[in-house]
Amino acid sequence: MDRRVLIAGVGLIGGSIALAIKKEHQAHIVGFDLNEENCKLAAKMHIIDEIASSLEKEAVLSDLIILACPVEEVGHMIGRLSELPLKQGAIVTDVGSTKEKIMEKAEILSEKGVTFIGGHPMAGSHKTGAGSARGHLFENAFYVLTPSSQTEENKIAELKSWLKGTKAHFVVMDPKEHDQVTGVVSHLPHLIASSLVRQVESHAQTNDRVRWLAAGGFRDITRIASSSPEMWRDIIIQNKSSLIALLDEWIDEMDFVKSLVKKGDREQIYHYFSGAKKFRDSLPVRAKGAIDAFYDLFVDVLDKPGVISHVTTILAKEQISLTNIRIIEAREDVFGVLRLSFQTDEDRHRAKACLERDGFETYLNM
Ligand SMILES: NC(=O)C1=CN([C@@H]2O[C@H](COP(=O)(O)OP(=O)(O)OC[C@H]3O[C@@H](n4cnc5c(N)ncnc54)[C@H](O)[C@@H]3O)[C@@H](O)[C@H]2O)C=CC1
Ligand SMILES: O=C(O)C(=O)Cc1ccc(O)cc1
Repeated sequence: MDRRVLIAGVGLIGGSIALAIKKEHQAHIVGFDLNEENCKLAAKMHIIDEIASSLEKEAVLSDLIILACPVEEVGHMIGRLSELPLKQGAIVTDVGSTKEKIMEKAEILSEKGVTFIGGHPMAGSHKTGAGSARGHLFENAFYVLTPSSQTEENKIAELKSWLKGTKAHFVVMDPKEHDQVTGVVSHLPHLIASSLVRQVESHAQTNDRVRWLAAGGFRDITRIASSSPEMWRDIIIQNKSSLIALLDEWIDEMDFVKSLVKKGDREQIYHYFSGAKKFRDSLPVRAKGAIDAFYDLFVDVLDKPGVISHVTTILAKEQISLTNIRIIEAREDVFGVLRLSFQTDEDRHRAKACLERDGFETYLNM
């Protein structure tokens, strides 16, 4: 008989994990979601094999339980699971963006002899729901695991084997350290992006041109502000202590930037930007992950009519599908002005080869 996997919260992440598991295992995947329409869509798309009638009824039959809803809900679900006679040897894991509070809550499971291993795949997007799920979403991305001190090594290996189809790189981390690091690279940037959008919105109320001109760089650095408000509310609540300290640092940094602007010292302003550029340019370029969720190719094109259709015709002839195409205005920022996105790295490399045969200059990285 197939082993049973329960996915609680069949959204972008839960759905993507279900698809990745299907690549490597013949398991029976059952979905549970408060949003009935979303669950039906997941079943229709064959992301899940069955819709659970209740969390409790399915949980007691499952070999693997993946909690993939917003992080406050993960805590509540752990409480519900702790009341149940779960299957001997079952593994419970989650995909939440915070880990410390979830691991504290999960002690209630460890006390009952149930294996809980915290998890956080460090890739995703601002999209939500089963309709956006992709089996390759986590390819090459880091996938943090936070086992408790009692977790047996063979259980960690078993979970990694379940998740093999994600093709992610697993890293074991301490939950507190996880929250501090994700606080600075993910949660604080989210607050900054949203606050920037709100500042622009308030200017747009008195001047229509603000809305028209909010393009290019502004859209790039604020993309994440279009993510699920519910998910981010929960993350901010759970990582409060790291974020308070980081916001204090941010306010000090902004005071410093303000003093730089006030002084108007050319050398100091240049030094500030060149220091930021140097560090950003030194960051490892991963093929994929939270920073770059799609396979992009940058193409240098001349600003003349018909150039986009020329590029897309070349790709169509080779039967390479695009997932997105965008003109980037800031030429200084990237080695090209047309950004093409593909679903796989193979498509991206095929596109690069055929465009170069046609005389285009292409670049893989920003
Ligand atoms: N969106 C992203 O890029 C990433 C998100 N995460 C984490 O993954 C988790 C899920 O996020 P997404 O899949 O992006 O969100 P999503 O909104 O696409 O999916 C969440 C699903 O959970 C369901 N849900 C909410 N409360 C529930 C409950 N009590 N019982 C059953 N279902 C419930 C919702 O109806 C929804 O379908 C969150 O904890 C988030 O922090 C982790 C990595 C990346
Ligand atoms: O959209 C993006 O670029 C992201 O950064 C997605 C993301 C959101 C939350 C996470 O915990 C991890 C990744």
